[in-house]
Formats: sequence, structure tokens, C-alpha cells
Amino acid sequence: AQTKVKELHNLLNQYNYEYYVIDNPSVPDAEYDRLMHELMDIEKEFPDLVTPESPTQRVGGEALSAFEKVEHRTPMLSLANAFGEADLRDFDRRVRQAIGDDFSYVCELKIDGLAVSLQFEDGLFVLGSTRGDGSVGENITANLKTIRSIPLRLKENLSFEVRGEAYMPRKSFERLNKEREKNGEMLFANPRNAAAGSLRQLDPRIAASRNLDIFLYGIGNYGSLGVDTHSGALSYLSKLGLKVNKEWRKCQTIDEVIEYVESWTEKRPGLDYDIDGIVIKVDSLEDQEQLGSTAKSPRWAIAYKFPA
Ligand SMILES: COc1nc2nc(N)nc(N)c2nc1C
Repeated sequence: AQTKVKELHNLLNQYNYEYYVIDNPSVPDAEYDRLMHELMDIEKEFPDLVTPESPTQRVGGEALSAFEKVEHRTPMLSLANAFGEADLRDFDRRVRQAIGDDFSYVCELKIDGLAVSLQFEDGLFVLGSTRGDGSVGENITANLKTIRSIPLRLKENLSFEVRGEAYMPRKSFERLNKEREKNGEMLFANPRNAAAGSLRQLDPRIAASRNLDIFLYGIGNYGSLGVDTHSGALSYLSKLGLKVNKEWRKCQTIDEVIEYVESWTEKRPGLDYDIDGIVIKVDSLEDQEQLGSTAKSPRWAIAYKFPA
């Protein structure tokens, strides 16, 4: 039964990855459900074969009484803002003064959600937390486990911390508010508040019902992956089975960055999730190290904010 359970874990995790991370399922839902029921039956018969990574353990049973506090090993900083082209050019001038002209940027969409940190130990998802005040956040592991695009086990048994933005797709937001209106409940003002509200539920079954999703964008302790650029880290995260927003792009100059910002200002309404800006980062990790951070924000990144 043990080998059967392992085989079912691998199959179900692969199908889950295809469906929720790369949106390209290779089997019909009925096949996924059949395998899940097969696993549940075996786990009922052999309870000691149930492990935290089992796909049957995504939605925890009981509600928590409170969230534990979690100390971030590496502080989760916030981003300085840029509100227009002049601010972007000022940022670029400061960067070039510090590291010269031979570097490139990476631009990413800034998802309008809730910043979270995921910790993996030997490939297993073991701890998820909110940003909190940057040093101490809340342990919301049970709620984050309900996000299907978060693998319960990575494709490699690595130990590291990764950061990203949990969010609620617009369609899920609209459906949720319709439901709440029908039940005479208070409506959420926007998908960001709905996502934050859902992840702060003490009962994971509520979070599981909210169709939350996540895009990962950074590594808490880069050193561990053996990559030397941010773009390399993003590609590596995807290879490990993590969901990375595919719209990121390397830009050689601030003019290209501004072009990217302008193009997404146009395309933004067509996305099925909210973005509130564009994040621009110096790509080389060595350059990032050299530029360093203030107490609050990295000097090697800036968030261009769309006009409200
Ligand atoms: C390097 O630090 C950061 N990087 C980020 N990247 C993206 N795409 N979105 C964010 N919200 C974000 N936030 C921070 C603090």
C-alpha cells in the first residue's frame, strides 16, 4: 500500500501542477477525482500512511483559535514608489551612479494582493506567513495550503524561502460578492481586500472556498539556489513547479522599462487579476548586493504605481 500511496501522490501532484500552475491538464477532472478517491480509501484503511504532503491534506480539518506569530529570517522589505517617468529616470540615474552602465533590469507586474512568504524544507511546503510588519508575520500555513497552485512538494528536495503575492482572480471576486449580496453580507471593496480577508480566516475551509491563487517573485535567501541573476531565479522557481507570472521581461535600458510600463498601462484591463503597478529590479544579484537596501526598501528595485 505504501508504494501505491507514493505513486498516487506523484500522479496527483503532477496533475495538480498541470491544471493549476501551467493551466494545461493532461487528464480529465474525472481521472483526477478517481485517483483522489483511491488515495482517500487507502488512507482510510491505513491511517498511518497519511502524510502532511498528501493531496488529501490540502484543506485542514478544524479552525484555528488564533494565528501564531512567525519571525522572518530575512526581513520582508517594502518597495519605494515611482509615480511617473521622471521618478523612473531618477531611479536609473542613482543606480548608474552606483554600479555603472553595464547591467540590465527585470520588469514584473505588481500583483494587487497580499505579500506572503513560503518556506520549503527538503522540498516540502512547511510554513507560510504574511508579511506583517516585515520582521514578524502571521502563520497562515493552513490557509496557504488550500491554494492549489502551491505545490505541497517541490520537484526537487530543496530547502529555501520564497516570496510572492497571494491574490483573488477578478472572476472569483465578482462571484464571491454576488454570493455575499444574495446572503445580505457586507461586500468586499476589491479583490485585494477579499484575498486578505480570505487568508485571515481561522477556518481553512473558508479560505479553500475562495479560489485564491499566487504568483511567486523572489527568494528570501538567494544564495541557496546557485543562481546569479533575478531572472535566473524566476526561471528556476518555475522549473521547481512554482507559479511565476509569465509577463516578466528583461530590459537593457530605462527606455525599454518605460516602454514596458506604457504597454501594460494599456493591457492592464485585459488581465484576469488586478495589478497596481510594475516592479523594476536590477537583474544581477551581485549588483543588488552592491546597491544594498535602506532599513525599509531595496535600493535595487522600485515600484512604478499606476495613477489611481
Ligand atoms: C524585492 O522585493 C519585492 N519584490 C517584488 N516583486 C514583485 N513582483 N511584486 C512585489 N510586490 C514585490 N515586493 C517586494 C518587496
